[in-house]
Amino acid sequence: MSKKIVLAIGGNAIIKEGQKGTLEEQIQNIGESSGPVLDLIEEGNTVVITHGNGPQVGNTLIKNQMADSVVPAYPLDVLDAETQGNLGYLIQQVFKNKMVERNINRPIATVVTQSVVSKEDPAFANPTKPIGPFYTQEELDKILETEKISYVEDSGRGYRRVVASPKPVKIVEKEAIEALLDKEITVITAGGGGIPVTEENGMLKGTDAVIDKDFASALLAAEVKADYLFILTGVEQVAIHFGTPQQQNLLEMTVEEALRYMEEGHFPKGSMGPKIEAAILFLQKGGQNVVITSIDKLKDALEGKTGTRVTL
Ligand SMILES: Nc1ncnc2c1ncn2[C@@H]1O[C@H](COP(=O)(O)OP(=O)(O)O)[C@@H](O)[C@H]1O
Ligand SMILES: NC(=O)OP(=O)(O)O
Repeated sequence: MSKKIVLAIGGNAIIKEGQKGTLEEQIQNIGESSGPVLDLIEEGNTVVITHGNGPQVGNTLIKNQMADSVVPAYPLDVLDAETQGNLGYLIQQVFKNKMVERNINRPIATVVTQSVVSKEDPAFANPTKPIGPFYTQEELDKILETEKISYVEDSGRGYRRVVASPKPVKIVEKEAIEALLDKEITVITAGGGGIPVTEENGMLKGTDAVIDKDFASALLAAEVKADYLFILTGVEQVAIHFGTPQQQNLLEMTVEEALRYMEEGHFPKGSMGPKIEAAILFLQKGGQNVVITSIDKLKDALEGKTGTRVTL
């Protein structure tokens, strides 16, 4: 039977570790990721694609800063919008071409999406969202000589700049997205977690931050009553003692176990932590099925053979 499936794809799946993020690399990576998603579309499921923008929005910020003396730099909300347009374009073009090759006749479109955040969100005072390239200690030291940035060591992959990442509380374009889904259109939405905006007396205003796409995806998935939320990332399964000789991959964990592991420090704030919290959010908002896995394992994870399923 046809299902409504939200697929949250990490920005690090589109620019992979060690890559500079050239256009060719991103097109290639999207193409390589597309197969399992197209299988779901071909089987008649209604698919929502959300995507990260951490590497891309950080790179766009660097370009803006470097060119600021010639062309005025934009704040992060506008850069988030740029990455939604840029990545949405690439995803919908690559997918459309693959659909032509595979003779799948389903429309696909990108929705520029705003996510409302609270002005009072404590995240504004405590940046946690890694964006842009990974730096070695030497590269970081060089940057810090001229610029005061907040940074974090990101899961053994190097240092990254961090920015504020408030929680999304409302998806502004929800009704438009639902209208597209009702017509069985594959929708690319909430890119980069949505463009962060605050709302006052019904008026929206952009704010300088990068939302975590996993939270926005969980919120959206709950609001559109998705049957499944798949959080797709660089690992097949969530682990405890990740990256150590004691690493233990998990096929299933309850919310209670997840909270305990989080407390014990198994899920870092800038990487796996938000995915776990997002999975819990989806369940608490009435969602039934949420799995964290890698895109190449999507089919096996749908059949319960791999991935990490979080349950109430
Ligand atoms: N406990 C853990 N289990 C599995 N992966 C982990 C864990 N802790 C950190 N990670 C790392 O976090 C990464 C996912 O975070 P990140 O790359 O920031 O996400 P995204 O795919 O959304 O860009 C994984 O690929 C893995 O390298
Ligand atoms: N905005 C966001 O969550 O991006 P990543 O998935 O690339 O970290």
